[in-house]
Formats: sequence, structure tokens, C-alpha cells
Amino acid sequence: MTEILRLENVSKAFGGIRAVNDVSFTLSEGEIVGLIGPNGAGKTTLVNLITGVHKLTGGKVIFAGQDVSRQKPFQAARRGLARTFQIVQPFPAMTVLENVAAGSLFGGGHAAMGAALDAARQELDFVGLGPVADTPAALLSLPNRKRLELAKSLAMKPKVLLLDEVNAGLNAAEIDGALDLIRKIAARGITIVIIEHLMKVVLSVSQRILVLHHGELIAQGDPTAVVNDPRVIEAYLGAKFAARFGTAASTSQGATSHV
Ligand SMILES: Nc1ncnc2c1ncn2[C@@H]1O[C@H](COP(=O)(O)OP(=O)(O)OP(=O)(O)O)[C@@H](O)[C@H]1O
Repeated sequence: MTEILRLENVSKAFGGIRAVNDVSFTLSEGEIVGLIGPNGAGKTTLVNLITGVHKLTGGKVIFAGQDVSRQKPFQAARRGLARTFQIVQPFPAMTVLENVAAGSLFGGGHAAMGAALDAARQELDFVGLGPVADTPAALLSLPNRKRLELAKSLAMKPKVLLLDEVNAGLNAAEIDGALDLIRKIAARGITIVIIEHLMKVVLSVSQRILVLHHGELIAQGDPTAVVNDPRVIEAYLGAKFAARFGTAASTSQGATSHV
């Protein structure tokens, strides 16, 4: 598989707090990777480091072979590093279509309005919002606002898409729909990093899982092996969870790596 993103010993300190500490991993084109860890583990900070929102205290971010450690957020977006936010905030008075076209213009996918609107229509059809393209964004339901957020990111022509709790607040059926869409996005060759607290969801969609704890990457690997990893159980999952979900452990022992 072709490498698209590599973090080398990435760190971020806020004063005395080491929010991210010496984290290294690589992502391949088109893979879906779950990023998990307790509250305050450093997940959102890591996304902010990858997308140029925060300056690195140490280490390097390499995107498509290029050192992008010092990039600004707009440069990250234009390169194809897109992200969604925990709280979805569309421009409420603009239509659904206009919101997505704005994403396309910002991301540099299309410089001209006509081309941006065409791309926006395509992405709205892809996420299933074609029929409500001319509706003001304020009138969308929560699941549809989340789809809108995805369409906006896709209009930026991303190569890597970082999804920060994209399923929060959705019911089981809505989550299934969102996961189908995430798989369809990955099938286009876009790499997906999904931050998610619902383990059932992470396990059903991720090909690989990264575990952060106190800013450190304590394990990475195959989902079954990760949920059976004693360090991950102790730091995050708890023994009760492991007993429920970890039964297939013996088949893939050794697939995690401690770092
Ligand atoms: N801008 C900031 N200034 C100071 N400290 C920060 C800042 N952003 C994050 N932190 C601290 O860095 C640590 C990691 O926070 P972060 O939000 O990245 O964790 P998280 O894993 O995303 O948590 P959650 O699951 O609750 O969203 C926390 O101790 C947090 O208080």
C-alpha cells in the first residue's frame, strides 16, 4: 500500500502539559484507521497538528513525501488534508449547495464559482443530500448536517480526511448510514482517520486502530489485537469491555505493536 501521511516523533506541549508526546505512525492510501483514547488523550490535538492548526513542538509531519510540519490550515486544506469538527457549524442562512461550494473554494479544489457549484452538486449526490441542495442549511436534521459536513470536506478534494466524532448524537440506524458512507469515501482512495468513542463503531469500520493515552501512542494494529492488548484494556477499555469484545484475540495475537 502506498504511504500518504507519516508522523515522525511528533510532540506538542501547552505550557507544562504534554498533549502529544513523541508520536510516530504512517497511513496508507484508502485505509480507514480508528484513533481512540480516553478524554484528554490528545486525539484532537493530533488532528490539529496534522492540519496546521497548532505548531509542532517537535517532530515532523510528512504528507505525500513532503515535509509539511510548518503549514497553515489553508495550506493543509489545499494539499488535501481535510477535517471535520466535533461540533458541526454550517453557514445557517446559506443553502446546502452554497455551503459545499464554499468548502470547494476554500480548499482550492476549484477557483471559479461555476466549477465549485458543479463539484458541490456531485458531492451532495454522493452523500445523499441532492434532494435538499437548495434548502437553507439551518433547516437540516443533525444526521443531514453531518452529511453536509462530509460533502463540504469532499468538495476540497481531500487525500486524507480526519473525522472528529462524526457519529456523536446519532442513533444506531443513522450511525449505520454514516458508516456506509465512510466506507464509500475510503473506496474512492481517500484515507480516513476516525476519532470515535463508541468502540462498536470503531471496530466495525476500522482496518487498523491507533491508541493514544496521555499524549502517547500506546498501541497500534489490527482491531482485534488492539482490544485484547493489556495496556489498552488498562488505559481505556476496561476488563469488562475486553471480555465482551475480545474473544477473537487468540487468532490475531501479536498484531499490535507497542511504541
Ligand atoms: N489549546 C490548548 N491549550 C492548552 N491545553 C490544551 C489545548 N488543547 C488541548 N489541551 C490539553 O491537551 C490535552 C489533550 O487534549 P485533546 O483535546 O487533544 O484530547 P482528546 O483526546 O481530543 O480529548 P476528548 O476525547 O475529550 O476530545 C488535554 O490535557 C487538554 O486539556
